[in-house]
Amino acid sequence: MTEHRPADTQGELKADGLTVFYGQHQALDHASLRVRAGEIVVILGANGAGKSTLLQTIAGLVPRSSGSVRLGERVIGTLKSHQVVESGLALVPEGRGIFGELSVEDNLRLGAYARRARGSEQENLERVYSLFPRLAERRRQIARTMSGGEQQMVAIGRAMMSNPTILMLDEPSLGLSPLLAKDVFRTLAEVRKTGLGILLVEQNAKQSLAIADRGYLIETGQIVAENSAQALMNDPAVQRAYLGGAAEAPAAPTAKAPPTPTRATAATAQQTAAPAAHSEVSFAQPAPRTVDRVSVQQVAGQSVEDLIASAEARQRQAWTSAAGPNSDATAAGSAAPASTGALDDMLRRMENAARTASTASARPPAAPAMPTRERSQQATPDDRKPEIEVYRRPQLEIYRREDDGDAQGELKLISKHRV
Ligand SMILES: Nc1ncnc2c1ncn2[C@@H]1O[C@H](COP(=O)(O)OP(=O)(O)OP(=O)(O)O)[C@@H](O)[C@H]1O
Repeated sequence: MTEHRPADTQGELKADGLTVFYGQHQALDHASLRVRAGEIVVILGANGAGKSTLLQTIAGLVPRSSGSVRLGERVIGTLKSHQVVESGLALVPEGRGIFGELSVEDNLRLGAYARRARGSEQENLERVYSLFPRLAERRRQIARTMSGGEQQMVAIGRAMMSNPTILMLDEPSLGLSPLLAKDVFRTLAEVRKTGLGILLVEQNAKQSLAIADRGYLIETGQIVAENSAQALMNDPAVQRAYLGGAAEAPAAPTAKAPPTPTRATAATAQQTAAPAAHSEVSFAQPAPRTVDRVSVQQVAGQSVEDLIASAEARQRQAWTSAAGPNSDATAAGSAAPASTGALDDMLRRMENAARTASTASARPPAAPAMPTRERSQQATPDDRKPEIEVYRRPQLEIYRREDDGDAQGELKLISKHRV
């Protein structure tokens, strides 16, 4: 493999006190982190905790109200996003953002638009191909016809074509089978060897911590913990919250928690409540070992698109009635509300199917906006119903239960849809 020498091998990414508001909603609260060249750092947090916002703010895509970002000696927090790329920071966004109609190689070459990379385009391309031999074999293939894992490799490869010092990735394993996800993580470990620093947002805590050097926990926009990946992996609270130890989790906190937790209590709430937020369906009996796979269409009698459309309509209706007649939400959600009966019925059928077959489940968006901390306090880990996540913005998540010989099988998030 060609040894990659980024322009600034000493370049450490340092974000300090990043605060971000989306309108009234505070998505980041003085979040700070650092990533050194040659290390992998993972950010773990529940849905809506602010992980993507953190990456996008560092990349200059989301404006911040305070805080600073430096890459090496350079202040990059004041730069436009394309200038941030020029300075050596590349982001692989959630959903990859590759051009489906272009060939693999055309996608990769598009990544070399940065001035810092133009002179070394061919060299960088060879480097990407040596890291991802499968892309070399398929350089002429139209990108949309590649598998999910291969498309993720195209996205990572394209980011590497800008010759970055630091590579940021937003949920690179999203939607991939365990085998393909493993491939992607293995590849990231290889990328690290080339000297890049990698900042990773992941739902797959187990595999990401396994390759990471350090990790941060984020809750409601605050970094509540930082430690080595090994220490995080061995931390019982992290195990309960992120590594599938939900069964032994203590009861979720009750209304005793103060309304504005300190960082320490926020961390505790995160660690205790997250298992409930992440679990989908609790089973009265252990799930059968051998199960048939069930598609969403089979279970719900509707396509994923129809499911999303009715969930969005329902969310709009909930927002409209919660916000009152003169609010912005009312204006934004003025589309005709859908019948909620059909959706409820469908969700019941999905829940039943998930109980008996334990292969498919979907988590709907529901209910009007409520602060995430309130959600944590109300969560009950042994709730039999599919966990209803409450978002400030509607979101539907679709999960697949992996049948890997494990009695319970692991729930894998396969797609997320935001309105
Ligand atoms: N463009 C936006 N406008 C308004 N609110 C937003 C916007 N983007 C994110 N949010 C809100 O900010 C909060 C943090 O969102 P963010 O996407 O950063 O979380 P996350 O941790 O990446 O979640 P997930 O794991 O579900 O992707 C959430 O409450 C989200 O609803």
